Amino acid sequence: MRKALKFVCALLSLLIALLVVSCIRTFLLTVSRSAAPTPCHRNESQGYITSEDAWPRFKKALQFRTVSNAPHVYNRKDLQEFVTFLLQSYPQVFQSPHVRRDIINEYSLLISVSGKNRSLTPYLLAAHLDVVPVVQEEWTHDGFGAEEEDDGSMVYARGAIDDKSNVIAQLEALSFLISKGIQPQRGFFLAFGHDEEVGGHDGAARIAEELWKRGIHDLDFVLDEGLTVLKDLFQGLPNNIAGIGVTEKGSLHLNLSVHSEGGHSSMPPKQTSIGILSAALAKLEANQHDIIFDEMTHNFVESISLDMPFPLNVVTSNLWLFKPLVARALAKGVSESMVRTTTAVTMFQGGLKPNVIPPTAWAVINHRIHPKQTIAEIIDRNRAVVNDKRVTITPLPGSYNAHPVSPHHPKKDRPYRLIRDTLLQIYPNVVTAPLPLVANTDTKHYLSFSKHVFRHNPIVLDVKTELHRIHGRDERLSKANLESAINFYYHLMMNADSDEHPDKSHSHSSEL
Ligand SMILES: N[C@@H](Cc1ccccc1)C(=O)O
Ligand SMILES: CCCCCC(=O)O
Ligand SMILES: [Zn+2]
Ligand SMILES: [Zn+2]
Repeated sequence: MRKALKFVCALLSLLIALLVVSCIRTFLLTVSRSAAPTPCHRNESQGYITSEDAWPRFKKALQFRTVSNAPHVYNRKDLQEFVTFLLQSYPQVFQSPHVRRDIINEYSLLISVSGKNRSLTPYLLAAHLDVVPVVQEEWTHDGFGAEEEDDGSMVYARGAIDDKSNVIAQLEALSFLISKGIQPQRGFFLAFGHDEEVGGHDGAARIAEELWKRGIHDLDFVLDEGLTVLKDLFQGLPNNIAGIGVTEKGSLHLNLSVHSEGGHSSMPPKQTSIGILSAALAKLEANQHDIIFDEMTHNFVESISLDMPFPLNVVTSNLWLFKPLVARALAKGVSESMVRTTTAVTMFQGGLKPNVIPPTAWAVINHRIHPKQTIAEIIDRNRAVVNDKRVTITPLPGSYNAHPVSPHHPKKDRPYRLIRDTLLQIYPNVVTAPLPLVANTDTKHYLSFSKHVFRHNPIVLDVKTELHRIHGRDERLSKANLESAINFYYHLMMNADSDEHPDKSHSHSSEL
């Protein structure tokens, strides 16, 4: 008994010692933290664009039903009308001598803006014209009505976030640039694909082919839709988090099917194909893939740790001691998709009639694969978890592993620094962080042009009230968000000109 007591006391005093060391370490880290340097921009007086003129154009854009249903299956009529609308809405852009526009594969739009300084490698901003379907009975607004809130501050429609806001914002920024008589030093492309939501094979893939054919084999950087500025990702965090997608997870569509004897439902087997398949799916949902806390997650947690309130700041800034605890916390809620391969049963079909034993049943699972895992690993583990020979597991075409990680040192890597600093110009108080995008984008078609590929949507979304609207019901965007997006792209177009040769004489003592 005495021995046990001594052991408990020793353990307790060790725990207390570790906690004291952690608190002291957090305190020292906090006081020694250099004040975040005001981002240095050579174009301070860039001006500001209001969204007054853009707002009606944005609302009109949202009313085109540019729905993609499956690869090569999309609303061609509305895509055609949407592109015609864009060409007619920005005459000063498409009449400019510095702008060339090409319709690619009938419905995609490639806008080439030539720069004054041909020696500068051009960059590419991507967005997409198509949207996912609307389940109207789930919505409280017409999914393509572009109805506004009473005070005109918000518009409801599919595509408001994903991704027509970026199509319009990029065009408005270019239009403003041209209206000021500015021809950029560094040329760039606006690449609007028309089937991103079904893999981009007809749109972005063909834009990439066109660029390659033209002899464009290098891009300074690529920026597409992606992570947004997130409000309240974690309770208690005073500042919003601007995730910059420096890679994106892989995507795997798996078909699970069961074929068994049919027959009269009055003489049923113990389990029909529907029952067998349902049990398999339940096992996969109950046995989620492993939590992976890699160096990117580690860096992310540390980058926000000192902004968190006590005791979260102590816990998150001492991962040497609290990593298992933080990993478990991250594996809940929205952040779960950052730390594991996700499993989403998205389709299920089976059964013919109430009195017929179903000979077949099938389902589709969508896995978004963590950058540290591969398609093969996921399939192997699924098979082990299901452990039922009656269930056939087949990968569907169009699956791919995670992307390479783009260089993302906030000072040394110029393209990352350019995007980060431009974000800080629009959102001065956010915490920027390099992260994997948990979804997928058209960037998969541009990876051979640059190692600097980023995924970010420059709008602020409240995690609790907005994220579920992406591909969900009542998608919406505020006027303030559209305005911020326009100004982000305009500042990016201006800042992209001045970073080619970092001005050595220009330095800040507190620079990172
Ligand atoms: N943006 C879409 C792209 C995609 C289409 C089809 C399959 C997988 C991904 C998504 O992330 O969902
Ligand atoms: C906002 C994130 C979007 C991810 C890519 C897509 O679904 O179009
Ligand atoms: Zn989407
Ligand atoms: Zn999208």
